[in-house]
Amino acid sequence: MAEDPPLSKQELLASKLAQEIAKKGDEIPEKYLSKDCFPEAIEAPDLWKHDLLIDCSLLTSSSAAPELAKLRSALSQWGCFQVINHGIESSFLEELIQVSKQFFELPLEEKLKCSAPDEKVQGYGSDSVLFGTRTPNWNDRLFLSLHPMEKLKLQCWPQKPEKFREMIDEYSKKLTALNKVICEAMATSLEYKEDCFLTKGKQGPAIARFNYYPRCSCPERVLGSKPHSDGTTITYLLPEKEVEGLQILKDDQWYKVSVIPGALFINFGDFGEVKTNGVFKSAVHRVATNSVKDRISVAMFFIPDDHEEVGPLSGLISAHQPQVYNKFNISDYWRVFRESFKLGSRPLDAFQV
Ligand SMILES: O=C(O)CCC(=O)C(=O)O
Ligand SMILES: [Fe+2]
Repeated sequence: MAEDPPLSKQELLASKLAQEIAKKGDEIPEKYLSKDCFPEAIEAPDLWKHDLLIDCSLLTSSSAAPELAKLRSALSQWGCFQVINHGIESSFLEELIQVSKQFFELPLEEKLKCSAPDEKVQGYGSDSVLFGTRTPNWNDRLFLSLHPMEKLKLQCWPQKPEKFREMIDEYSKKLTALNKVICEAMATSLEYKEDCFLTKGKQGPAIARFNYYPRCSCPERVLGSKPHSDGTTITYLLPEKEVEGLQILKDDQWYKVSVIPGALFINFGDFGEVKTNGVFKSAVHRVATNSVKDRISVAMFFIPDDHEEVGPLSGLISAHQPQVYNKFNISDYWRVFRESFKLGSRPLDAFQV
């Protein structure tokens, strides 16, 4: 009997795309199903209205102290918050979500143009191709390096929708400016040098990740994204207004993140936790699926330079707060990160003193 010809790289990728699998019908392939149902998350609307809501306009005002104290408390206890009055117009954010949605609605052949065969990390695809996870996330993504210029892989940038490139360029500029304000406020709240979260006071590498989570007929056993912390200093997340899904973990309890129209969700990442010697937490989060609506989000990751050595800031080590993490190179971190992703473990555990 004649054997089937081997799949090309593009066909292999297409076979692992959640959106393509979802198109075939409601049944979720066995390998996406976890053995057990996930621990439930609770609603916490008051949390997002008060303790974890930061008004950016107050952070730089002459009476910033109470808002800075709130920021410090949010990051020390939860590792995340939502920010309002950040200066980016809601209409712009909504358009960015629409343009991202239009990208994922394009025919498969058009999207596959953004998955350069020699480039596994950047571009359109699925993390399961890169990491070979056993229970893949119910998620497709477009991953694009935005800064520095030498990391840009223009062959992975969508030509369609037409506005995509212009929008992402604009968003990157706006978030870079916001990131400076937030990073300086975080440093001030710790009574530390203003530029300690920036790379030598300059803009460090920035990466955008467009997430697409198809609706899923078995949300109790399928996650859009398994629990993880981000390999970033700080992450800015723009969720779709109508569809919730993001959840955060604190003291073994999962909490739903309420979507606040016009706000951005900000979480601290692993490099941030190390730099603050554990004073600020890298938030563990996951994304739930739902059986009603597809979901889009746009994440922007700010990370240290490739050649940077990351370790606790000396002023944050004391008799009261002994050193929690060893110094490490970014490349060592990514090696551990890849392994941890497969195992569902926390990369930072490998760097504890
Ligand atoms: O889609 C979300 O709400 C979260 C995405 C996320 O955690 C990530 O891209 O790292
Ligand atoms: Fe994340």
